Amino acid sequence: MEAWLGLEIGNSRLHWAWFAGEEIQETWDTPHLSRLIEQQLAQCKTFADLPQEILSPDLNTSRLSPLASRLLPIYIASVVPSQTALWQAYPEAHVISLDKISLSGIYPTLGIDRALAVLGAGEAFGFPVLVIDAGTALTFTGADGDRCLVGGAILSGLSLQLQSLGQQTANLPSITTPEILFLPERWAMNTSEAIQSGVIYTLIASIRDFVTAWWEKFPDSQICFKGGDGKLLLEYLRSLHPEFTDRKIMYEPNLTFWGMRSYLQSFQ
Ligand SMILES: Nc1ncnc2c1ncn2[C@@H]1O[C@H](COP(=O)(O)OP(=O)(O)O)[C@@H](O)[C@H]1O
Ligand SMILES: CC(C)(COP(=O)(O)O)[C@@H](O)C(=O)NCCC(=O)O
Ligand SMILES: [K+]
Repeated sequence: MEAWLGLEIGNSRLHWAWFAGEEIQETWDTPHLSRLIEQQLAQCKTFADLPQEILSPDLNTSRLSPLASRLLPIYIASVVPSQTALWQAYPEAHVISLDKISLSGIYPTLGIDRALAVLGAGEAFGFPVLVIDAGTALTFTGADGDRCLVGGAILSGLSLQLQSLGQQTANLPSITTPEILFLPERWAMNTSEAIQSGVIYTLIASIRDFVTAWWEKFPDSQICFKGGDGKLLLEYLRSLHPEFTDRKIMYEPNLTFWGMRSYLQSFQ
């Protein structure tokens, strides 16, 4: 089975998957790369020449050692052009573009991450399907039973909402998501919890509204969360609205990588 890497470049960080053929072996996240690394990428002849920055400290690198003497192809789905540009120099970089994705009704500026995630979710669970990506931005992306894009919506993600309140006001602190340890009191009695309440209860209400509207259109459709805040938001959605617990709604972090796999299969 041939080894390859999937790289999803989001606005906050890089998401990696190491595949052996069609099977994901490991996934990890790393920060965006600095421009200083461009030269090193251009000169890569084997996997071992890749910058250490692209490996996670938790990664069991001994499992990767059989790959060290080869140059692995990297399939890239990016929504950050400056980060994509760094990889142009890497001899085995393949940037995935929207025109070869097997979904119809796509508009030209749709994010490739959204297209691949909805494709991956649909291939795994069937179409119609709705993906809720809780990343830097929070996006809803739906496709119908004919693999045709229904459309979606984009709003600021959890961290971005918290950060922008902190940055654009004089008296509000910037709260980070690791500080959110539990569902806040709705009627908060201190500033930090008031911000958390405002952002979280309105995010959950918006998500609930989109989910309900989707199921009115496609009652039996699977709904999948992904993204850095996906697990937390689904947990809060379920704890506030237990009726969603038994419905077809789940968290699956690898949807974009599944979409990449299906994209590659379409060329075989
Ligand atoms: N180490 C981390 N770095 C950045 N964001 C993180 C991290 N761990 C959790 N997150 C959460 O993930 C969200 C970003 O989601 P992610 O899917 O990584 O974004 P993107 O794909 O847009 O880069 C942030 O809102 C943050 O709350
Ligand atoms: C909406 C996004 C910014 C989400 O990116 P992310 O939060 O995952 O980094 C990205 O999918 C994008 O740049 N989309 C282009 C516009 C569109 O999808 O309509
Ligand atoms: K994303």
